[in-house]
Amino acid sequence: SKHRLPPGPKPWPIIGNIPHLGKQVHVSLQRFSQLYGPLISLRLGSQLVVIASSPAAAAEILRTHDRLLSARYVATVVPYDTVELDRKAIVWASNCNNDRWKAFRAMFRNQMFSARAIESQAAVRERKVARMVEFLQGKLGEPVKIAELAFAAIFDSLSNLMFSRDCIGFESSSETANRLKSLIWRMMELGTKTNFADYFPVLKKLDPQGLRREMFRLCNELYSVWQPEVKERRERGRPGGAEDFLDIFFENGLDDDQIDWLSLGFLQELFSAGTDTSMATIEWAMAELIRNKGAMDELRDELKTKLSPPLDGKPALIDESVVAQLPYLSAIVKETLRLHPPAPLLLPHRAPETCKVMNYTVPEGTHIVVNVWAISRDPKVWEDDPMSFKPERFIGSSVDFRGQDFEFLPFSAGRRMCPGVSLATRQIPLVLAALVRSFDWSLSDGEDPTELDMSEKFGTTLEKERPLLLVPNRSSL
Ligand code: HEM
Repeated sequence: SKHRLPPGPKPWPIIGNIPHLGKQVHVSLQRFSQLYGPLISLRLGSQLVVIASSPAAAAEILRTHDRLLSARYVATVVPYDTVELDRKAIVWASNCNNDRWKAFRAMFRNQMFSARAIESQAAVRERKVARMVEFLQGKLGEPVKIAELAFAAIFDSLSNLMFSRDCIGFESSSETANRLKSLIWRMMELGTKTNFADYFPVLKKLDPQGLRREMFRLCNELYSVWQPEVKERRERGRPGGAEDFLDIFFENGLDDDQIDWLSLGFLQELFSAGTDTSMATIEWAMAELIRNKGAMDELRDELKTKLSPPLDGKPALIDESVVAQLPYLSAIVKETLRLHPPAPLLLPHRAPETCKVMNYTVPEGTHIVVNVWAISRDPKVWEDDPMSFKPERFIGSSVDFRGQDFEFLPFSAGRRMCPGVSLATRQIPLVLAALVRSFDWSLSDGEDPTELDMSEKFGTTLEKERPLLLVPNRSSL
């Protein structure tokens, strides 16, 4: 009893609890936590997984034992070994208690995502969003896939911060743009597929589903797109304009391998970590606004009062610093992140040695997960109608996503907390403000908004199962 594991459903021989997971893994894990408690364990094949599903259990992992448990569990689909990842990667660095990792995080904190840097990058994002509005003006009355639109806006804002140019564009007409887009989409898809090699280490080398091999091929293809960019900038210097992330990488002495090491360097990691998470938040927020007319009307009122009116029939440029001060919009973003956290189980952590958590034993090598999706819908934590979209709950509340409030952890907490939080929480409201201020939105086929299908597609990122199609109409504001 001194070495007891956290409780959980009885595993089957060999396959363990794999059949218990189902398709909606976050929901199954929530059900088990309701049956067995806030800290449970499952055996998936031969891999032990411990899941925290309450604010107290999350605080034990991300605060009390943060130093130890902030090691990363590296999914088998990542086609590189941990020694190389520890030298070069950030998201997939398996260990973060070393000077190299700390120096990278300091570079993020002090240079790329500092308050001053975020402020000075605002013009880049404002231009991108203005371009999005221009694109939509040519689509009045036509259905638009919100996720694709948000993907292009976010991806190109990031690519401008990284190396001062667009990569995709809203029209997606060039061959390279299309290739890049389909590569990234496919990588995102592969990253979220169930991989049996994760559960049975003997299969790791064999890669029976071919996921790791395909990821390696995609990484190489991506490398062939970005590597010339990095090489040219290294040789010729910046063409002009403001300092971008590539300059910061060069200044900090990163070599080409670290920046774009077979496309698992910083460029790819930042694009992957920053794009689909923000895209999913924008899609869920628009879906909630369409379904909840009261919230949409309140937001429209706020935007109408605080943002400049159109000039000669053209939407005025939206000022990010004004958007950042809008309380109702900020509450909408928080409420969306509460109900639809883009990373429902965060990214996987790992116990590098055996330890005790809440009086249970967590053996070395355990894969550790925090079910933030379950925590942020728990009626014991969110007493006021937790399943409903009510941005008002955040008005006048001090609960924030900065890693201090363990009932609300969309960006995690502790050492591994998302370093892009300040960027994401500037970018997402800006896109939403531009969409709602510039157009009236409706569903495409006379669908009843209150009946909108809100089913989720589980993966590393929690997306809407049925893509949201909305029609932009001339703004009546
Ligand atoms: C709504 C938007 C976003 C959400 C919800 C989000 C959430 C997260 C979460 C949950 C993690 C894992 C934390 C953990 O392991 O405990 C993470 C890690 C990370 N995020 Fe974000 N993120 C977002 C946007 C961004 C953006 C815009 C960037 C930068 C461009 C970014 C860069 C990263 C990086 C580099 C990591 C890895 C940190 C590490 O392992 O040390 N994220 N993010």
